[in-house]
Amino acid sequence: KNFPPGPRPVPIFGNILQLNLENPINDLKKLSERYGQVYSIYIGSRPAVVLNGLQAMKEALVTQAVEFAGRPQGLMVNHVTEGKGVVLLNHGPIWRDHRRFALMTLRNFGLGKQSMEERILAEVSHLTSHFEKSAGKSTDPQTLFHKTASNIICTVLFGTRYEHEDETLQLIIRMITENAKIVNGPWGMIYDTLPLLRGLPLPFQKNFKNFETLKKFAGDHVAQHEKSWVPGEPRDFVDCYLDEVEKRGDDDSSFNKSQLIFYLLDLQFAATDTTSNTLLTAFLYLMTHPDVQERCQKEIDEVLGEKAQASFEDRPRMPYTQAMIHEVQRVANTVPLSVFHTTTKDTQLMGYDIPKDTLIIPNLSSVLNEESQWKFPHDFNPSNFLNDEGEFVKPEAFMPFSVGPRMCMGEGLARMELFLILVTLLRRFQFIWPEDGGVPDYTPVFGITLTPKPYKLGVRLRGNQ
Ligand code: HEM
Repeated sequence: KNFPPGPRPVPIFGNILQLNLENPINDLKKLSERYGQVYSIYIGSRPAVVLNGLQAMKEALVTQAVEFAGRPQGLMVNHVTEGKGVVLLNHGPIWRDHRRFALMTLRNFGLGKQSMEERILAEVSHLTSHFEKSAGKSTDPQTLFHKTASNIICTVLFGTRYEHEDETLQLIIRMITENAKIVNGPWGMIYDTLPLLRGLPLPFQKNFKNFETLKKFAGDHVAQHEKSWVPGEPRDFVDCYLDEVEKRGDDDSSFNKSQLIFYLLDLQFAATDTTSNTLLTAFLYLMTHPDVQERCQKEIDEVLGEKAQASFEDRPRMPYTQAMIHEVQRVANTVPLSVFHTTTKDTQLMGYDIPKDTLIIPNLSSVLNEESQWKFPHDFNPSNFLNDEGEFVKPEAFMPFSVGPRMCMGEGLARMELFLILVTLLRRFQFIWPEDGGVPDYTPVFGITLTPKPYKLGVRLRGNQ
C-alpha cells in the first residue's frame, strides 16, 4: 500500500523479462518517464525501488542518510563474498569500523615514506614507457589502464607492484573484469531471481570459481606479511590491519584474518575496474575530440612549464583540464546503478511508503545525464563544468561516486590517479584515432562498471618533446 508505482510483475520472474538484461539503463529511463522519479520493479519476487534524478537521490541518500544506507543480503554478490569485506556489509558497527579504518589508513599513506602521489607517478612512468614504445603506431589499451590501476592499489595494499607482463597481474585483472560483468548481467539476475537454479553448473558459477583464485591471491599476500610484519612499523595496508587486529586483542571485534582477505579483495576490485574504465573512456573521447585534447595540452604546457612532473596541487591552475576530467567521468558513467542499497527502517520518500529492507537501486546514470541539470546533457563538452568566466564549477548533479554515508571510499585516490595520469600522458603524447580504427562506437558494455567497446589508441610523441 502506497508503495511506489511500477510495471505489473509476473509470477516468479517479476519484471526482469521486461528489461534488456544485457543493458537495462534505457529501459529504466523509459520507466522513469512513465512512473516518475521514484518507482518500483520486481526482481523475481523481490521488490526494488529505483531512484532517478538529483532530487530523489538527494532526498534518499543525503537527507535520509541512515534510512537508505543498508546493503542487500542474500544476493549472488553476498554469497561470493561470504558476507565479509566492506562494500556489501550491512549498515552497522562492523561496516562503520572498517570504513573508518580504511579511510584513515588510506589518508595516512599520503603522509608516509612514499606519498600516494609518488606511488601514482611511479606507476605512470611505466605507462609512459609503454606509450614511448608505441609512438608512431597504435596500441591496444584494453587492459593497459587496468594494469596501472591495479598496480597502484596493490602497492598500497601489499607493497607489491607487478610487471605488465606478469601472469598474476593478468590473471587477477581477468577475474575482476569477468566478475564485474557477471554480477549484474543476465546470469547474475537469473541467480538472484531463481534460487532453485543456484546449484546448477550454469555460467554464474564462474564468479565463485574466480573468487577462489582471488582469495588465494590475497591470502598468499597476507601469509607473507604475517611472516615479515614488525608491529608498529607498517609498510602497507595489510601491516596496518595486522596492527589493528593486535591492538584490539580478543575483544570479539570483527577485525580478523578472514575479514581482511575479503576487505583486500573489495578494495582491489573497487579500485581496479573503475578508474581503468574511466581512463578508457577518457582516451576514446580525447581521440575523437582533438579540439578538447589540444586545449588541455596548451593549458598543461603553460602551467607546468619546465617542471619535471605534474603534481595534484597544480589542478586549481588548470580549470579546463579539470573540466575535461569531470566531463569524462560524467559521460563514462562508470558505475551506472551504483552499488545497490537497502532501507534500514520503514520510511517515506517523495510521498511513498518504503518498508525496511527494501532493495534500492540508485540510478546514478539518470543524474549524470539529467536534462534539467546540465548545459549539454547528451554531448561530450567540458563546458558543462565551466562558468562564463572559464572557471571550473562542479554542479551538484556530478555524483559518479554516489553521495551519502556509503559514497565511494576511494574518491580521493581515484581523482588523484585520473589527474596525474591524464596530465602526464597528455603533456607528452598526442592521441589520434587510427585511420584503420573504423567508426568510433561510444556505446559501452554494461556491468557493475561500464566498459567502452575495444578500440585502438593511436600514439604520437608531441612536437614540443
Ligand atoms: C573513478 C573511480 C571510481 C568510481 C566512479 C567509484 C564509484 C563508486 C560508487 C558509485 C560506489 C557506490 C556508493 C554507494 O553505494 O552509494 C562506490 C563504493 C565504493 N568504492 Fe568506489 N569508485 C571509484 C574508485 C574507487 C577506488 C580507487 C577505491 C579504493 C580505494 C574505491 C573503493 C570503494 C569502496 C570500498 C566502496 C564501498 C563503500 C561502502 O560501502 O561504504 N572506489 N564507488
